[in-house]
Amino acid sequence: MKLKFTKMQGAGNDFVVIDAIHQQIDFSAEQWRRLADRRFGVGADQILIVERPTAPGADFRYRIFNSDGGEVEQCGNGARAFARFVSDKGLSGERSIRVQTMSGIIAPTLEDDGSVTVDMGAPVLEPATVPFDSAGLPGLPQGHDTLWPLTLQLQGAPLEVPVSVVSMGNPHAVQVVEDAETAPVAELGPQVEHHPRFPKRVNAGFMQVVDRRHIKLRVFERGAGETLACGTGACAAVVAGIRRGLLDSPVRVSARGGELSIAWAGEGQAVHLSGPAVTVFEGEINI
Ligand SMILES: N[C@H](CCC[C@H](N)C(=O)O)C(=O)O
Repeated sequence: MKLKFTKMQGAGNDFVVIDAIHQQIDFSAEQWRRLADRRFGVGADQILIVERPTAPGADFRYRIFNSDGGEVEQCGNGARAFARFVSDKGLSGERSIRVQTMSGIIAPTLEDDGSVTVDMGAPVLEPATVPFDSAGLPGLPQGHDTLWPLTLQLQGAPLEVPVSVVSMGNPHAVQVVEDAETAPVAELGPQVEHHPRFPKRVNAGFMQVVDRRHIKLRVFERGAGETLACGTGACAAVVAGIRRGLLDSPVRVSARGGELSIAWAGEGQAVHLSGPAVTVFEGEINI
């Protein structure tokens, strides 16, 4: 079939966005993978689907597929692109919309300066609900957080890595590193993503604390590999950093692909993610 799409990016995290209100789509995981493939398809970290809502109080439904073809609960950079898309396509005349996702309602708002701010809802901090299996593992308290020591391999030798576990609807394991640029993301990322204590796999964050209001962050994403930015990963890293007593809200997050800003007022409160949302090109593909 001929499929219309819009290619978008938010701080370098890139997306194929599809209007499934005016197009019938019912794809297999293999077709999503092909669409996201950077040689055989359009190429993207995630595919974002725009649908009419099924939940009360929502304006749209937002579905997310990683480039490995798997559907996931949340995508923060994608939420900004979603809001820009529905506005630019005339699907909504509102600056603030309520968007139904697999993990609840989020609320993006278009700002006057062209950026988008998203109420991402409150983080989930109970390890079992991330989900993370902490059975038999000695949690290490740090401030209001608990660090969980994962045993990984680095250059053939065992390495114990303490991680914070946080869900933004999707699971995150965040470790603090001295230098994000030189952190062994390619070697440790896949080991964290597939660690047996994360039954749904996990996004692996590598956070360098520059100062109490600024971090550098790299994320090896579940189902996509390292991306140039991860919105929910930025939320999770800042929540972990605040709970560990290392950061004060709001926090500037420098990702490889651009800058995000995260604000969080503490337990039970929503996390607010701000950043860019850019349309790169429009297209059609036979798929
Ligand atoms: N890889 C993530 C989904 C995309 C999240 C990321 N692109 C963001 O901006 O939040 C997961 O499997 O949970």
